[in-house]
Amino acid sequence: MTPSNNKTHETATKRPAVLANLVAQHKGRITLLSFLSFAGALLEALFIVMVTSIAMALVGGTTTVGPVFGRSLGVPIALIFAASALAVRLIFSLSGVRVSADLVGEVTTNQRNELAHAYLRTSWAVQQSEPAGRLQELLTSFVGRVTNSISTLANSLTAGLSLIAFLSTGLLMHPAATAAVLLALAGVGAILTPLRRRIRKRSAANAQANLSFANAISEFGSLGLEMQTFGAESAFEKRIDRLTADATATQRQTQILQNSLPYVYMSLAYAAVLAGISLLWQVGPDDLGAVGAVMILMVRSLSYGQQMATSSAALAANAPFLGNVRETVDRYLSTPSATGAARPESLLPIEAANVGFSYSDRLALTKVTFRLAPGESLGIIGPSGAGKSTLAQLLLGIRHPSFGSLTANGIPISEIDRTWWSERVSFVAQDPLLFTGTVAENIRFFRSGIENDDLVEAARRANILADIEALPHGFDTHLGERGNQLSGGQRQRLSIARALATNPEFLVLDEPTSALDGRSESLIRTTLAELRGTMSIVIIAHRMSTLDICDRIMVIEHGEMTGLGPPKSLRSRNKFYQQALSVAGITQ
Ligand SMILES: Nc1ncnc2c1ncn2[C@@H]1O[C@H](COP(=O)(O)OP(=O)(O)OP(=O)(O)O)[C@@H](O)[C@H]1O
Repeated sequence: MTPSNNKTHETATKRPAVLANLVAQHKGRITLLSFLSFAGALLEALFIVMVTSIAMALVGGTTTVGPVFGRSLGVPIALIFAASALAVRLIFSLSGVRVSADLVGEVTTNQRNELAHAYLRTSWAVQQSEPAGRLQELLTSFVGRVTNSISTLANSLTAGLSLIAFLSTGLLMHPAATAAVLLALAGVGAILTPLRRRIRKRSAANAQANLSFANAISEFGSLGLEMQTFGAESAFEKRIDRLTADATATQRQTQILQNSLPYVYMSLAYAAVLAGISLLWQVGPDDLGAVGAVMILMVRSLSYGQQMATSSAALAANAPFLGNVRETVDRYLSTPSATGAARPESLLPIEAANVGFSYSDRLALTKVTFRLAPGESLGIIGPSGAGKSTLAQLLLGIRHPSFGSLTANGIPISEIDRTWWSERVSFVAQDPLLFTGTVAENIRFFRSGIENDDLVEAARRANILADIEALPHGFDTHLGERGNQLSGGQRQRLSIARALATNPEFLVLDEPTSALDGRSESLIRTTLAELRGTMSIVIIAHRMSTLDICDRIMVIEHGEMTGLGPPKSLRSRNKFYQQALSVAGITQ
């Protein structure tokens, strides 16, 4: 067996356990539902027996009904019994509907929370490697399948217990006939097992196709601008048509199998009843009344049996989706974003000794050694793919070195309390994302303890205050989805205000100006010049002018640190730096 086969098999065997776990988590409600279903079905069976017996009595011209379960009753009493059974049955059924709805609501909430919380708590390495759109798809349609499974399970439980109640009543009425039907039903269930297995297999392919579709849709959504400017609409249409066709084909195949199962079951079950009647005809019925009641009970049992067949097909189709949600939660939980407990006196100096990092088997950074002093500004330059952003992520503590040591004030960054760390370290990304909300909310970014004065001060330092004051409602202006009312330069300065709002000790900027116009860059340079010396700063930049304020420059090439020193001395000895200055037209 190949490794991937092994994994598939492992996943497939885990799936019933996923449902069993869900049942265990909600056993209170499920037990109540079981009681309501079973008691309700017994009452319905009693009603059928009473009505059949009353009908037999009337046909026989007598006013005595029965004996029913060993007792004879007058017609009026039997009618009252039947009506009471019907009324209580209705109350039980309606209560069951409520319990079932509560159960479904609880499962949806729990599953969504569990998945979303696990994602938020997982490491950056895992979050960053998730395909686009996967989480949304899991949280919406996949959790929908989990919910559907639990409500299907509740229906199936109701049907199963009703079936047991009916068969038990039947056994009391006429053991031989009921036992024959019971055997026939078990046989039909066994015959349908391979069909259920095929449904599960097809549905696994369907789940995969849905995830690929969600991934592609999410990418299309973010590539709108490129699609329009490059006139790639028809190519995108073709791609999306193909993906839609793939997803629809697997869905169609699952649906055909899933919807066929109840009909196949029904035909087989009726065939079994037919065989039972033939047998009765051969043997000759002994008690006509009892056989009549049993026949009605069995026909009703068949409809419960069909309900169970429908449910089992739906459960088989949902199983891969359940498995996917569970595997994803487990995967997220297995690599939580690490936090330590250390809270040093201060964050600085930051020291890297022979730091290296590998993505799986790919070495991205090696032998990086430096010391960042309090208030020092360090610029990092290097060709594309050299490992600069990787170093930034190590410095931010969201990835940890594969080898070497990276410490803050002598303590490995991985051992430092993340909450303490986040209050002192800030970050500005190349293309920062704003979210739908006000300007103030975007600067605060869900952090507590940032007062209105802090917002104004951060905006002033980021050179965005005048732009904010010119907005219709200032800091309370609502930005459109993802802040699309602002220009690229404004978004970048707003994100610098976000980074400065907590007055950090250490600020990392990853190419903050590379996508900006000259005026926006100049405003950010002014900000950086004002920040110089007030905090430790690491700036990764392609634009040499952005690095004006740096005390030292580090050069990284092909994952290795090839130079480190004050700009003047580095200029005399580092080729890459010399070339970069010359390309930027800086000759002095
Ligand atoms: N998540 C990842 N998984 C695997 N490899 C990665 C990942 N991120 C980056 N790499 C690889 O690691 C190397 C360093 O990438 P990094 O982004 O740090 O370079 P960079 O110097 O910041 O590049 P640029 O200037 O283009 O942003 C590259 O070869 C890149 O392909």
